[in-house]
Amino acid sequence: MVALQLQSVGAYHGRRLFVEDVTTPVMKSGEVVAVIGPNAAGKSTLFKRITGILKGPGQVLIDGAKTRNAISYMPQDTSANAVLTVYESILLARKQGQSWAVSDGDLTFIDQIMKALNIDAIAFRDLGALSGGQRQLVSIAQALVREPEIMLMDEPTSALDLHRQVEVLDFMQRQARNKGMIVLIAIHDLNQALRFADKVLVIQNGRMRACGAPRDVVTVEMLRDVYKIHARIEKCSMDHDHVIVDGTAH
Ligand SMILES: Nc1ncnc2c1ncn2[C@@H]1O[C@H](COP(=O)(O)OP(=O)(O)OP(=O)(O)O)[C@@H](O)[C@H]1O
Repeated sequence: MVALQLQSVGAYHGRRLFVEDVTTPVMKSGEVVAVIGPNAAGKSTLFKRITGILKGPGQVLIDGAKTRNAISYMPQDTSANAVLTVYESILLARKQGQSWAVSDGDLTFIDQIMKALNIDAIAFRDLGALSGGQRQLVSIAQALVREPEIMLMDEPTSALDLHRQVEVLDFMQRQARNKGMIVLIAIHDLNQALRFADKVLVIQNGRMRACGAPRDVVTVEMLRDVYKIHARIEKCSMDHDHVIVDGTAH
């Protein structure tokens, strides 16, 4: 069982603090946490601070991790200029930081992940010859084959069609539950966040505005104050909450 908590966490770009004083509740094994907020609010910056790419004050507390490299980070920019096939790039991601000997277990695991993400048919294509959505799916596979205990995904579904968005988010939710992973997903689609997240963390102007159950956090007031929109939250026939946007608020 792994647990993650941020205590007074900040993050610098150069000398300037772009994220400040983020203190979260404890995030636990099996949870999906949606990180939401407007453009330039600091979501990617926070992820880079959690992974250690950026420095800053405060503490990223990880408890109960079995491995030293417990975190896997999928960046927002998934463009690749390496001359590798899809399969090679995923195998390389799996073996990064480990011995280069490839076992049957490695190959079976990679096959499973590629099938689950529906990218087995493009295994031997060059990375440079993929569509934006295909590249994003490969990037998700690269992060997953490292078998992380904590997965940070920066807008993993932004280039995917609706079917693939639901498929991927549903798969990530099942991975979190079955493997006891904590999955943090930065996402702009609030309806997907409402549907798949156990907790929603809102970043506004580099600070955490709220973190808690989706229903408590994604409110009409929050949408007005943070996103400057007039909206309603209504249930669909499947009993999921949905944000219905009526217009912008100035
Ligand atoms: N490498 C960098 N150097 C300096 N400032 C940066 C750098 N990267 C990001 N920033 C600044 O940090 C702030 C937060 O950016 P960040 O990318 O974390 O936002 P975000 O919430 O992920 O936005 P988006 O939803 O648009 O992806 C912005 O003001 C941005 O201009």
